Amino acid sequence: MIGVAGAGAFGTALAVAFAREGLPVRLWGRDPGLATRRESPRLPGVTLPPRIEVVETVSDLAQNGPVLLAMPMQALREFLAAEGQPLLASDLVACCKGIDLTTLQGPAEVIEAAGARGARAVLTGPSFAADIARGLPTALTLACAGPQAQAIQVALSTATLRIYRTEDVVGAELGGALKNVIAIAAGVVIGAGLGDSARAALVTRGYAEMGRFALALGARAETLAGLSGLGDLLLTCTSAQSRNFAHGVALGAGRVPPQATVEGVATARAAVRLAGARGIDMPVAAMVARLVAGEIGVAEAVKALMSRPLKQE
Ligand SMILES: NC(=O)C1=CN([C@@H]2O[C@H](COP(=O)(O)OP(=O)(O)OC[C@H]3O[C@@H](n4cnc5c(N)ncnc54)[C@H](OP(=O)(O)O)[C@@H]3O)[C@@H](O)[C@H]2O)C=CC1
Ligand SMILES: O=C(CO)COP(=O)(O)O
Repeated sequence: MIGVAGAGAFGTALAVAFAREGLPVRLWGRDPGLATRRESPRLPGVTLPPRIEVVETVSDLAQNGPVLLAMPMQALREFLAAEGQPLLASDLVACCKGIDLTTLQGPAEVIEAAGARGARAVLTGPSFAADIARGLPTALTLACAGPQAQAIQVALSTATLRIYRTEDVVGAELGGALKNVIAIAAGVVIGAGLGDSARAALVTRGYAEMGRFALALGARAETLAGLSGLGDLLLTCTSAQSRNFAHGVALGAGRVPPQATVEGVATARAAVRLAGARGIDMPVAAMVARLVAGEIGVAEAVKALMSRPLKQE
């Protein structure tokens, strides 16, 4: 049995993918109408197949199998504190991408701090919920340092979800978190009409600072070059489907961004704090943090990035 907590776009899409494979799935969301409506407003047009059992209480998810935590990063700590007690003996797999703004912890550390006794894993990598729900081929990374890693990898793999495994939890988490920050910046470039050349430069320099930051925090370089880093960066910086990219496009064009879960906003602030404390240079993230806070405008951000002291690549 696979349990999914959080019936937003990603949790719903994953539940649908598991059910399509014939796997027993239980889905819990805080939306009381889900059991009868059988459609998440966060993933419109996708009807839950009968095999997905929508459960009323979180404790119903704690069966013999992993439980996926599919809520926004800034909600994970609060969810575990308020509802997580029955899940603490299960293998927990965070599906969120970000850094907790209060504790500056990644998802696995947040799960550990909540008192989890099973695996503390992270599922990340380039994957839009809508693509997963449609059954399009997707490759993801399961990051887990515990002995349960391979069993979880096998349990979550389907004909359309190909799951790779790594023990580098910090690297996988930071790649997934930071790519959203760079995607906002890439969106700003496109929204402001600065062109594809500028976007390529921004994404490349963004990738350099992702690596600098992640390696300083203990990640492996090859993880940043994998699905959870470069793979997700490519997807998110080039697709209009991305909410982070769309947020940036709106900012760049001088429009009010659409209401959505945009993880890069909080992650930029958290990354700047962590980097500042360690003396790590993160010019793109710093600029995104100031832009989304409304402290500077696009023209000023571009000028600041372009006029930095010349250096070796
Ligand atoms: N969508 C995608 O394509 C992908 C998303 N992700 C990641 O998955 C995570 C979730 O994103 P996504 O599903 O898209 O977001 P959505 O905005 O679609 O849904 C978020 C869900 O989390 C629920 N939620 C919010 N706060 C809490 C809480 N405190 N307790 C319980 N549930 C809560 C929301 O409930 P309610 O509706 O009641 O507000 C909603 O169902 C993010 O970190 C994102 O980066 C990863 C890969 C792909
Ligand atoms: O993480 C994602 C794709 O891998 C989803 O990106 P957005 O949150 O920007 O929509």
